[in-house]
Amino acid sequence: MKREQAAHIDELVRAAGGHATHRDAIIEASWRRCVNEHNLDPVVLRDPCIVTHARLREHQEAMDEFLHTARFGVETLYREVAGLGYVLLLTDAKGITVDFIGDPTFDSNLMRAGLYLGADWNEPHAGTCAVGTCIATGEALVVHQSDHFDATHIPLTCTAAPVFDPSGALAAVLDISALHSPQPKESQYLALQFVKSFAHKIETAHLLNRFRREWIVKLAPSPEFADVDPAYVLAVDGAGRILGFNNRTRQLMMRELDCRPALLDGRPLAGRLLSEFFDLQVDDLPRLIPSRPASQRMVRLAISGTPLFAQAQQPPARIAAPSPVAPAPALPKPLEALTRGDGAMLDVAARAAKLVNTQMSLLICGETGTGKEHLAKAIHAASGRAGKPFVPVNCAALPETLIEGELFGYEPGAFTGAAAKGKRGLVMEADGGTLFLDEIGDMPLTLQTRLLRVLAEREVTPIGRTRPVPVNIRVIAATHRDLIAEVKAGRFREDLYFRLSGGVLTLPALRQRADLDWLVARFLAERGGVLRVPFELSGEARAMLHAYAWPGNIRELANALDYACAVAGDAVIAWDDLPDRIRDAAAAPHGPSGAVHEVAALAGPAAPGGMGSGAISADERGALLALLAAQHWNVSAVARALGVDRTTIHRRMRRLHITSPRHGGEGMN
Ligand SMILES: Nc1ncnc2c1ncn2[C@@H]1O[C@H](COP(=O)(O)OP(=O)(O)OP(=O)(O)O)[C@@H](O)[C@H]1O
Repeated sequence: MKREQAAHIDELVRAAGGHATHRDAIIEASWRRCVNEHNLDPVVLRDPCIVTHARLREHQEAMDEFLHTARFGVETLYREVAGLGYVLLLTDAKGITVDFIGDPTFDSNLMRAGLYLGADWNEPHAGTCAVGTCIATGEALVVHQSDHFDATHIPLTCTAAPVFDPSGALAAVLDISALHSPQPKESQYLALQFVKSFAHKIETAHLLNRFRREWIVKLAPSPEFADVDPAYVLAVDGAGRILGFNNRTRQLMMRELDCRPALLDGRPLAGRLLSEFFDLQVDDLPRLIPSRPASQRMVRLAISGTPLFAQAQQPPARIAAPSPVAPAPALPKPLEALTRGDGAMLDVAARAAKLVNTQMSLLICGETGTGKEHLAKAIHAASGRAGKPFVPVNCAALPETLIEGELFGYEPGAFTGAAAKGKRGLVMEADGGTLFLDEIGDMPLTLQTRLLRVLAEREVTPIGRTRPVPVNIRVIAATHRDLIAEVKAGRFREDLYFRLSGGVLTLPALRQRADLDWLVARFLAERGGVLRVPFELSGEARAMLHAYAWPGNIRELANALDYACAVAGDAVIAWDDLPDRIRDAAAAPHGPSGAVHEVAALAGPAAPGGMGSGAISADERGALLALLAAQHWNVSAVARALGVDRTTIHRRMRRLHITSPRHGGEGMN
């Protein structure tokens, strides 16, 4: 043990024995807590406590939204102080360091001192320290050198300020620390102001982000600062209730209540009316918008009468619907090629066109095979990212044990069985381009949390690394599931749903689309080009395709036409060239398409086996009889309805032993 450490322990022991110290009151009180409440022995030197990677992640995930909002403030503060030798820590309300920025050259020294990601700085473990004592008191403070309780920490100087959430609860602690510093504690007072000021900025950014759809009221003691640097910020709903506030506003409101103790009735501040604290009703807020000079925007505190100058920010208006006469803007080619004339698809393409170059994550919904990946590729191709990779990931197909490494990558030797060279991960592969997360509804909950971080921070932490790597990706996710139902059932994270669903595009099922003929023509032209056959559909085959329900949507259509082109004897695809399931569905008595399919099947040429082999099915005969009766036994009309030649109908009638009543037949029996 060094001499200074021994002297420090001496002082602690004397203080514990009741001797006065020359320390600030907040430090002396903390020392007493350490001995009397936390049972810390001044003589014991403790190593810093760094939580496991998994626990760190749990702490980070619990405050994901906050970390995202705080990041800019944290980075800006670090840039300001890095040159002075400080590192920056952001801890949660339990004292775990959830964000950290420091000079990597000093990594091992910083880690030894506990200035690192995952370090636990709560007072009951770490003793008097800036973070722990800030948590215990709710006050910003400097814990300088031998102010620390634990003699291991006495080389450090640490300055911390609390960051409160919009309801006034402690959300985080912002801390700057240095391994070396001048001896006088006063050398850190400017740092204290700096940290307090950034804590205030982070708190306000969090408040504004959380309540961006509500009235925001900003107040300052002087008109000159009302619009520039308002000290007090609060969010108010349309009924004039206070929804949230920054800490300075909380203190201001508490002071008002102190002036009139009768109002201190134990109700929380959030939820009280604006008019309880200010001579202001919600209807007055529009006159406080910044187009009026700040000097005319004076409001008074309701109890003390103190004047303040306000600025009210209106909730954003709903985006007006485009005028019906405005011509529709031209679609980018890849999106234009998605449909020809289907209203729902045109709608999807037009909305996708507006979103192609935004940072927003998109969610594509639709039944299996409706073209979700096809649409995602079209959006990528239409965007500024077109030259960069489009990386598809099927979240349902990757085993849960592999998906984390596959997605986020890993360092060499990160776990048993890891590739020796490590892995970049699919997220990094998509850098600059688009990451397509198919079947996102099947992603395990633990990975949903990690993905949320990637989306929030735009950075990825490969397994085995502590430092995240920035990544520039556009995420498009797809699902055939009802994600809102999944959220309600607790299988999908609500915050991830909100982050992914910046723009939701829902594809229609093929059976609902009006452009089936166009799709068929496209597929036939493609296959015809390869096989050098000008394929076309016979009338009955077309009728069957129209009547079929297409549970597998466009994928099933493409496969059905592949099959039909392969088995067709010539360029005309007949009904019996179609796959069995389409013909079977057409023949089913209560199938999705009813009698027309049955008749369409009947109208076709003799099928090999089954209907065409001479065996007569009751459905087949009944369906044709019904159609003939409906057309008053006009064979030409039935042929026209089915798009076939009338001789085909006569041939069918003969095979099914149907004779027209005009010729003495039994008709409908
Ligand atoms: N508009 C389209 N034009 C031409 N082909 C399309 C179109 N939409 C989809 N396809 C084709 O249909 C098939 C299925 O499309 P895709 O894989 O995009 O569907 P999906 O909805 O993502 O399916 P799943 O839900 O099973 O993942 C693919 O072969 C695709 O090329």
